[in-house]
Amino acid sequence: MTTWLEPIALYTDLYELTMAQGYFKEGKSEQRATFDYFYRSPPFGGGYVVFCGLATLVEILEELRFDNDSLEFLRAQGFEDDFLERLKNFRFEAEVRAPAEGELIFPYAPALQVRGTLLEAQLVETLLLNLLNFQSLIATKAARMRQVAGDRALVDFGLRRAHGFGGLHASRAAVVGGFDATSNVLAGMHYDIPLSGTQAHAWIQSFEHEIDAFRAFAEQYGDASVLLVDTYDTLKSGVPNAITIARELRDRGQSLRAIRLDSGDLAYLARHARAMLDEAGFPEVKIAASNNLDEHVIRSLLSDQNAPIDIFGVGTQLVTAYDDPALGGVYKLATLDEKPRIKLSDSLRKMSFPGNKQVFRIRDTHGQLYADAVAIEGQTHIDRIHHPHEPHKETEVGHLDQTPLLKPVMQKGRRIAELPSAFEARAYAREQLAALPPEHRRFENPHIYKVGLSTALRDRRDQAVDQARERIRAKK
Ligand SMILES: Nc1ncnc2c1ncn2[C@@H]1O[C@H](COP(=O)(O)OP(=O)(O)OP(=O)(O)O)[C@@H](O)[C@H]1O
Ligand SMILES: O=P(O)(O)OC[C@H]1O[C@H](OP(=O)(O)OP(=O)(O)O)[C@H](O)[C@@H]1O
Ligand SMILES: O=C(O)c1cccnc1
Repeated sequence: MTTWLEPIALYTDLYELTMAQGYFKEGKSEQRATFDYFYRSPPFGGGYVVFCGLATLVEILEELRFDNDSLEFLRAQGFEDDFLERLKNFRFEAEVRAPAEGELIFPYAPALQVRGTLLEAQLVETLLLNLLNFQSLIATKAARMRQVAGDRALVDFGLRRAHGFGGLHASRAAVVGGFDATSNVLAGMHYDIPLSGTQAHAWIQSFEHEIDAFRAFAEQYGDASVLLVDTYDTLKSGVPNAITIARELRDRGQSLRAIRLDSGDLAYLARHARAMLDEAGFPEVKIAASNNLDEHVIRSLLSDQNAPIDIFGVGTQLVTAYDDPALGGVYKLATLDEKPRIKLSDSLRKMSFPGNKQVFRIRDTHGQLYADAVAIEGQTHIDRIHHPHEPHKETEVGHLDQTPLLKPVMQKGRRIAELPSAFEARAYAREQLAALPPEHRRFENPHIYKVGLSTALRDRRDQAVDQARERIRAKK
């Protein structure tokens, strides 16, 4: 852990600590609680979210401590001695259940549960939301780019445009969503991501002539060289000079790896550059493109315009999730003291599902994802799912394959198995996306994936709503 985020226990909203002290004073802090993490609406107008950030969360939860500096700071904010004494001995000892990173998650189905004391489960809310919402958002954006890029290389160039230090986690999430490499050196070291890079316009500008800049770079970096060809005139100067360097490299038994286009009409330039490279006898030299790319531009370049681009460098749009910059995942109390709790709301959509639950992923007879059933814990097979907000919509699922999604990840505050690496999570996400029918994957008005309640959970929810309303009426 790097020093700028320490003490990490204070990387939270004040109200978590205010409530924690309150629970402590009320004698409630050691009651058993379950919180659910879920989101309500997929970003980018899409149909899914790639679950990401679990490994980062687990690593931090295992080490979560209030050290002397944090306790002194909290004392200065007015927190009281007896509570600070409790925090001094604080260790996260709860159970965490979740799917593997890279799993596809859908609206309203709990994607993670924390089961522990009310104090510990409440205290981690902000940290958990901060990590899971951001990484899942960026992994989802990356997955959309992977969807349209086929097997072409996707390289994350985003660090300079990222929201501060979030750039570190963005690079990790980009890989989980399907990226191949990053320019972010620290992310490469922390997460074992292959590094990739070319050179900036400054390098070219720092020489009298473009060809001198290319030659100097190629002499130092040989086979690894990618030359930026758009500083002066892409087709009249950049590409011809790159071809000269490719010849010089070939004479030395080496090969130019690629050229990079970074402005103008990328399809037009790629087509002409490809023809020039081929004609000069360099069909193996690849074409990389960058400049504010997103999934729509990449799709247009490849599908509509057939642009011969092999490598895409993507920055701003990826790491800032430019068109939908926050995932609204929430964390809601579902059970206290083994009793179901519900959050009422004027809107049925904002009500939570009470009690301890399991989510079943239901596949059709071809193994494709079909629906998710949110069930009461202990249910082993679901016959029918009910639309969470439209009482008359239901679907029979009893004949279909069902697997539980929430599996123990931490017990007594420790991970119970090694967590998958970013690249393992990427492979898993790829498998899941391949099993998601195209109608849920498409960008325009995707078909909504069914998430329903088991009959037992629906009944429990309705009962809890009636009881809560009864309590409100009785008080009036
Ligand atoms: N053939 C194409 N089809 C669709 N979009 C493209 C194509 N070529 C480039 N773009 C995209 O168009 C956007 C703007 O390109 P523009 O021509 O303004 O770039 P530019 O001239 O390099 O400007 P700047 O140098 O300020 O970045 C970029 O997001 C780029 O990715
Ligand atoms: O466009 P993005 O998707 O955000 O990708 C990152 C951008 O960062 C660089 O430009 P910048 O102008 O910062 O530096 P340069 O001199 O290397 O072009 C690079 O050339 C890309 O265009
Ligand atoms: O290596 C590159 O070409 C690169 C890295 C970061 C941002 N833009 C480009």
